[in-house]
Amino acid sequence: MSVGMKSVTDRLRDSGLLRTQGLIGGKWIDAYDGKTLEVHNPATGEVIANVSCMGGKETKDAISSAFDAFNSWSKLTAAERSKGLRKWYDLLMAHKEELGQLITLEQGKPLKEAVGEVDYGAKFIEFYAEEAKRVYGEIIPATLPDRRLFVLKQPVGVAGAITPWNFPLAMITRKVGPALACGCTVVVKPSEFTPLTALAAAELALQAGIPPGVVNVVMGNAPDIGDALLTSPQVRKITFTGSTAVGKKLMAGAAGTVKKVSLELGGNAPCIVFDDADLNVAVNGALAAKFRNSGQTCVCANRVLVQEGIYEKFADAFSKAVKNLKVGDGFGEGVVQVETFVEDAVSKGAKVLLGGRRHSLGMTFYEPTVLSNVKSEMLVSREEVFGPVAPLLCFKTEEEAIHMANDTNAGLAAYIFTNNLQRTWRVSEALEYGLVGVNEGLISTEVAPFGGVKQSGLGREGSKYGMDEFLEELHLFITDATNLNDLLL
Ligand SMILES: NC(=O)c1ccc[n+]([C@@H]2O[C@H](COP(=O)([O-])OP(=O)(O)OC[C@H]3O[C@@H](n4cnc5c(N)ncnc54)[C@H](O)[C@@H]3O)[C@@H](O)[C@H]2O)c1
Ligand SMILES: O=CCCC(=O)O
Repeated sequence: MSVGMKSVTDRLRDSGLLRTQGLIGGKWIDAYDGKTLEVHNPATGEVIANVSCMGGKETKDAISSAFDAFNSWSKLTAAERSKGLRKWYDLLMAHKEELGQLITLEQGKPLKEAVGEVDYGAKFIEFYAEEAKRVYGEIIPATLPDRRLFVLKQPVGVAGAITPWNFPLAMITRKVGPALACGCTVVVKPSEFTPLTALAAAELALQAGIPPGVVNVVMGNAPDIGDALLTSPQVRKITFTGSTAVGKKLMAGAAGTVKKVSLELGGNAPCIVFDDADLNVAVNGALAAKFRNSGQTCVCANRVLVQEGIYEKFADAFSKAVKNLKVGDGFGEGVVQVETFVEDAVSKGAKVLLGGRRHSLGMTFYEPTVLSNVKSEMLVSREEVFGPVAPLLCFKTEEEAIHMANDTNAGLAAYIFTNNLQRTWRVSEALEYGLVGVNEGLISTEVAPFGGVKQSGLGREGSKYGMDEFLEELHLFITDATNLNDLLL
């Protein structure tokens, strides 16, 4: 174990944030059969911790705890729930550095980006602490004078939240924040690669006074945990972030008990650079959109489509910018690029402008790579690469760019770089995507809706729209009974 890692884990242990057991009904619990699973530092392969490896039985108990807690949590006033969330936010921020270190340790992203994720993740809790107080109903004009029609917003119930490894904190807070704000309780299943951040966040939720059973965490055997969540009639909502393949399975599984489902799935984001774009803005924007989190975000630019007039200039400037990225252990000084894995290989026919190999650091590192002469039919254009590979494709006309951009089953994020205002509207509206960044590569924020169309998912997270995913509308129909009695006499 490296000295740096030892002192980080010691400090985390001292602060009580290095939790290794699951959280059920406010108690830290081992797997019932005593099984554990190893959590590794992806930069070094070292074992950071052994955490409880849970399954269906523990999940059923977590669901029961969440179900019991729902009774009282949902009946609190919005202001009371808001206070709990605000306290949780304050604690997340007070422990920003330790949480950032934990994220770097188990996920591998550079410390600066990891601390940035804590900021980003905590903001969902802050935002929804505020939004809790704004769950308004409606009065519908009645069709008869002695009737009154109301719409009440009610929490959906127990929610199962299943999350991926690439944002170990933010993907959880983006679900748990609105769920708790609405009055729901949750069973969180973090990725087995990154459970420590989830457990630390749950510890802080307890410290914030969020009552036992409101937030539960189980991790271990994903299909068993998933099955228990899907088949339980007490779980009324499944909220998932992860791959499209797993999302489809969960959607099918949720049909058995007809649960409300929201899915944040994979993307295949086009980044379209038009001839009229500002070259520097386009290079910097594409760099940010492509290489954030080593290319491992669902909204990362997956294909860079460049118009023929600017193609050579862009390819040259972009390759130079990518060459300056530094690859290394996330705890390294000034590291801005850490790779954990690459799912796809360089396809035949494309020219390697930069990189194209595993990095000499070994482990999960891959050289930041730029490919030119890439075609739409190549695997690197069709699949979500989820790694630091930027394929450059050339197009002639706006229509061709739109066709190429939409020629995929995915529809999460898209980026366009142009200085033509009319084109901005035209292209944005023609793109089949849930998020469009114009002259901007970083578009995620807690205040705006995040989500995809087509096979990139269902529903929205973040913003006021994120609340709708955890609410049901109750239509309350009231008749003036006095009047009714008169009629019956
Ligand atoms: N749209 C978004 O907001 C968004 C955000 C982050 C990541 N993603 C996507 O997530 C993927 C990368 O994350 P990943 O590799 O962790 O995804 P993944 O689908 O492999 O795993 C996600 C989660 O699902 C769990 N899981 C796997 N099989 C399961 C099953 N049968 N039942 C229940 N749970 C199961 C995993 O243990 C993990 O917790 C990429 O495709 C990325 O685009 C999407
Ligand atoms: O990986 C996808 C989520 C990252 C984000 O919220 O921008």
